[in-house]
Amino acid sequence: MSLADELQSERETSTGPLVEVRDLEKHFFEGDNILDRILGNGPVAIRAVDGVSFDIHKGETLGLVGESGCGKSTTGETVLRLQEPTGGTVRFDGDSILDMAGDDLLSFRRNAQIVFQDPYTSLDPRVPIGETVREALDIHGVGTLEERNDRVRDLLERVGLSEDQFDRYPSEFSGGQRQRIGIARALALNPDFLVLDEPTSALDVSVQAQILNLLSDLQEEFNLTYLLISHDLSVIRHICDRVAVMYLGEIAEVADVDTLFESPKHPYTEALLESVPRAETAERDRDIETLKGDVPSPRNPPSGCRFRTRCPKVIPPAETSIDQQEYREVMHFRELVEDAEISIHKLAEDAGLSGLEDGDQNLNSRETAAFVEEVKGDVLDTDLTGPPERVVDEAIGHLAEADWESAATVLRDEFESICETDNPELSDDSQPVACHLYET
Ligand SMILES: Nc1ncnc2c1ncn2[C@@H]1O[C@H](COP(=O)(O)OP(=O)(O)OP(=O)(O)O)[C@@H](O)[C@H]1O
Repeated sequence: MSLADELQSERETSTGPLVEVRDLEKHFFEGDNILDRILGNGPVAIRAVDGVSFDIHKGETLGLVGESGCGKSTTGETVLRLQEPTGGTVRFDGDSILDMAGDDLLSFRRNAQIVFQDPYTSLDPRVPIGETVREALDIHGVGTLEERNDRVRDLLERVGLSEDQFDRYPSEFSGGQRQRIGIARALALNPDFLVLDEPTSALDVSVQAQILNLLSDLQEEFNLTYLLISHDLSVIRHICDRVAVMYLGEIAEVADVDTLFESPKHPYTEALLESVPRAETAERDRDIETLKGDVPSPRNPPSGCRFRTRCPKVIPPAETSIDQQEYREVMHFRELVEDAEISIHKLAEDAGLSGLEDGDQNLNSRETAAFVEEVKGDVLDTDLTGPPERVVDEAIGHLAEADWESAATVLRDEFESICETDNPELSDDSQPVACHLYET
């Protein structure tokens, strides 16, 4: 029996999903040191992964996509228990990996491996690549040295290198070849499951497709299950069966790959798709709404729906008659008021008034009207009408008295959205989505 058969024959698998993730949390804590405790400062949670659930079925590739900082790598590493979760469960072939110890944990570590993004830093430059690929076999004490070396030579061939490159050093290989070495290393113990963390993003575009094709071939050959982490939608489309879209520590949407690209539901998914550069000129010229600004900090995520601060489809209160463009401007105005980021003094001066900053001046109605118009002209691009305009005017009237709190309250009472107050749950249907637009 070959070493590969020996490694394979140790397994019995069940019929359910290979990986089941439920409410997974990984919070990092900052400021949890002695000085902070003496000063009475509690630790601040960085909610890198904040209640994530998904399944990965045997033989499939689940993509995990989202912008940088959304928590993809932390999810991948926590699923492999390379990082300990702070909440939730992960089951591998039915067994909770968090309860594993001893031989069970050892067996899980053999079955679940990772391929890292950067083939340059993940290989030791002083070690011949054959020894690097063999390392996991050595650690787990599998077979004789001769058998282990044979397996490494075989793996080198299977990933598109040649067995006589066993004694070469990483510096003698190109980026694509080094990633092939990283893949051979991950396959050494004949695992069932691989986390592929941005496996092609450090490579030239010309070799990216070769590595993705290799991963597809190996998946078929070895019946592998993949979690593919990428911020690049073209990589996701090339190789994935299903996709989970992640935003700021949460899952926004899960769908089959074709459905996701053809009928995305979540405004974040739509925005991600829109931000992909277009090949066709007609498409390129389209007036598209792309993602603006950065992902907010997981130290202090927005209330309600986490995407709402960048969302083009925030839901206005039912009783407020306002279009989306106007609503977005008013929401921006609200943020400025709540953060006291409007220069009252300067705008008053621009309106021909003075001494307004500390609010101790009583303005007559003409002066108040001039100030209101000046502020609206500065912060709003569109002309409001009806009740929304009256509320905004009233709020600016409070600003003229430097009463930021009343201004914020008036605006909140009129314009507060369900997207601010309630965090939407991932729906339980064929295309799960976490967005109030799809709640009935
Ligand atoms: N060890 C850590 N300590 C504190 N914060 C961390 C730690 N690791 C990650 N984070 C933070 O958690 C958040 C999620 O990071 P993560 O690397 O998982 O995101 P990502 O989606 O994989 O992004 P990228 O593609 O840039 O790696 C980020 O804000 C990051 O700064």
